[in-house]
Amino acid sequence: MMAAERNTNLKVLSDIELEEKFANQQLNRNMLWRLLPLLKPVKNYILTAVVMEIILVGFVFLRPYFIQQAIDHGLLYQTEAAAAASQKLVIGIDWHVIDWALAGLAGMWAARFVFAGLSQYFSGTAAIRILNQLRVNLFSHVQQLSVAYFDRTKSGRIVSRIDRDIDALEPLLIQGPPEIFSALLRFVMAASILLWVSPTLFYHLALVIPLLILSSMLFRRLSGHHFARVAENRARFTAHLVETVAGVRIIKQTVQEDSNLKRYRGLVDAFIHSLVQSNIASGWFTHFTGVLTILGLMLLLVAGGQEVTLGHLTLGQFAASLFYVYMFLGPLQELGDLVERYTNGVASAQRIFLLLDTQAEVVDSADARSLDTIKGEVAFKNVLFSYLPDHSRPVIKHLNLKVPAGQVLAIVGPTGHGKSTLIQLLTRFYDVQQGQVLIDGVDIRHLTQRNLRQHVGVVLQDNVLFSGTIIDNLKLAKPHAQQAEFEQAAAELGIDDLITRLPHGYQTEVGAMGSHLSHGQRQLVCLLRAYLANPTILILDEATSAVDIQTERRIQHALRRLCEGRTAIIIAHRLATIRDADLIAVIHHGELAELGPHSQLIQNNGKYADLYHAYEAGEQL
Ligand SMILES: Nc1ncnc2c1ncn2[C@@H]1O[C@H](COP(=O)(O)OP(=O)(O)OP(=O)(O)O)[C@@H](O)[C@H]1O
Repeated sequence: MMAAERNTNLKVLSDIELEEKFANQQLNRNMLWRLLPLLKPVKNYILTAVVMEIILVGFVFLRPYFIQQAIDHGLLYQTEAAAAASQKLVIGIDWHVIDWALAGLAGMWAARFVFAGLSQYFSGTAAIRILNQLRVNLFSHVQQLSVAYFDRTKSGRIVSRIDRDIDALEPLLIQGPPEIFSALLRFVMAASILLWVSPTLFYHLALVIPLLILSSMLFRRLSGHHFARVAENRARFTAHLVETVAGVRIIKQTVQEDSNLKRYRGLVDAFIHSLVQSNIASGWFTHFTGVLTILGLMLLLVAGGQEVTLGHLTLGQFAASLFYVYMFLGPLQELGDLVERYTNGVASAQRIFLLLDTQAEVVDSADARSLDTIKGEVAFKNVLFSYLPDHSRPVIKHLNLKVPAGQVLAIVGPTGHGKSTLIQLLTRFYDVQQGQVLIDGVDIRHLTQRNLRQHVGVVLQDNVLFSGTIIDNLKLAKPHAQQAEFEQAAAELGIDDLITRLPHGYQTEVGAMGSHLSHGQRQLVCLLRAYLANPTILILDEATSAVDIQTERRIQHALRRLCEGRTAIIIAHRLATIRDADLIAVIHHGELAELGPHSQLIQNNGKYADLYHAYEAGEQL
């Protein structure tokens, strides 16, 4: 029920609205229970770290024992009778006991050093394993999400979650359990020993506990909301940074550096403001626990002094009690840090689960199947589609269009009228709201997305190459092919000389997003990649940017070769290049306005003829 509610909310609210909502609300206590299963794979490491902490605590408790032994037995006092007559006086030293106590203390310190190192090693290893696993899980989940999610979520917000929010979990998830356990153990042991040694001291100290519980509850109330807001504001400026890096050329071209910097500064200021607010709300707690510790010590000195004077405690027991009190109050002081860590980690966990809970909108149906081969007939049947969640203002309106297998269809129409949207529907980046998209008569929702995208290849305008060599990029289409196969394919497309002329031929590094190659070179490598993938249906979003006439010819030649023997759908911007297409579809306001070959549409003297004449006139200018 809860999961269902969560998912309904996710559908209705945008990512940013949801984060705002979370940033403004109290933290969800259940978050900790959702985090615990993550520890399962490393539970042995954490348990070992906990055991190390128990041993360390044991050593800590040996310290007052050695000191008490040194004082009560290492120092020689007057006889009982003399002590009864006057004050108890030290009259000598038993070096044997003192040496033994000092050796015990030194051995204990050495052992603590070793065990503290081991504890760090085990919790550190657990941290690396579990957080990296979480990173991989998030990454894999992000890859599965539908395109619509990326439409509404800034990439920097996702980066911030996989990076910063996971880091923020480390102190909570990994160092947290052994440290909390150790603090609790020290607290309970010190309290029990104090109660045993001197109930009066214990009762005096217990007075500070209610104050501490009340103050930590208040702290969580005050600071939880602030930590969430800090995390949210950090995500905002990270998102802006990522967008700036991606769009740096546009920013430079449009001379927007100053205003962009102003925006960034505004976001950083908002972050700092929330950080200051958060520090104001949470800074008092550590100091407050410090004051409580001093209060506890004062109570001890008053009550303890009285107990020694009354002869209820030996001097050694009193000195040892000072350590127990320290061990009793120490964990309370650490609590400030632990509660802060917990609250901060839960705020990040909430953001991580928000991402993990986001469901892909386009999913494979339970009975989705895979077709080994297809003929390549494509049909849009009464398709209605809107990008808006309430399905208002449709971009495609009851569109019917059929492309027989092996034919070339060119889609033309004014800008923003729905041409690219048709392609997004055919590749199932979005699902139609009404009607069907069919391949060989099969509704594409009945195919697995993987199978569909194996049969439908796409070469987009903004051709993307990944960092790596040309070969690395070609291997995306054909992972097991050897260089000779790539060379042969390039020769078939007539672009082999172009690649071999590059500084390192097929081993040339293409740079981030292919930035080391020219626009034309990038396009040709993408065409080669599509050729190697050998899809039955090929979609080409024709590039609008101008290339030199020679490259243009090469691209046209490669395109013709690429389209041979497959169904091709070309979104055409330069109408001269599509005159030979078997069919031309004119899309107008999301509807099919005209369909037919070039000559017929020119004869009809309708919308296509208008577009074509306008295009010709533009070319002649
Ligand atoms: N991801 C999206 N979210 C919301 N609206 C969108 C999205 N993508 C496109 N649109 C809108 O849908 C309409 C059709 O866009 P589409 O990209 O299909 O047009 P187009 O005909 O391919 O244009 P162009 O020739 O300029 O590429 C436009 O009004 C556009 O603003």
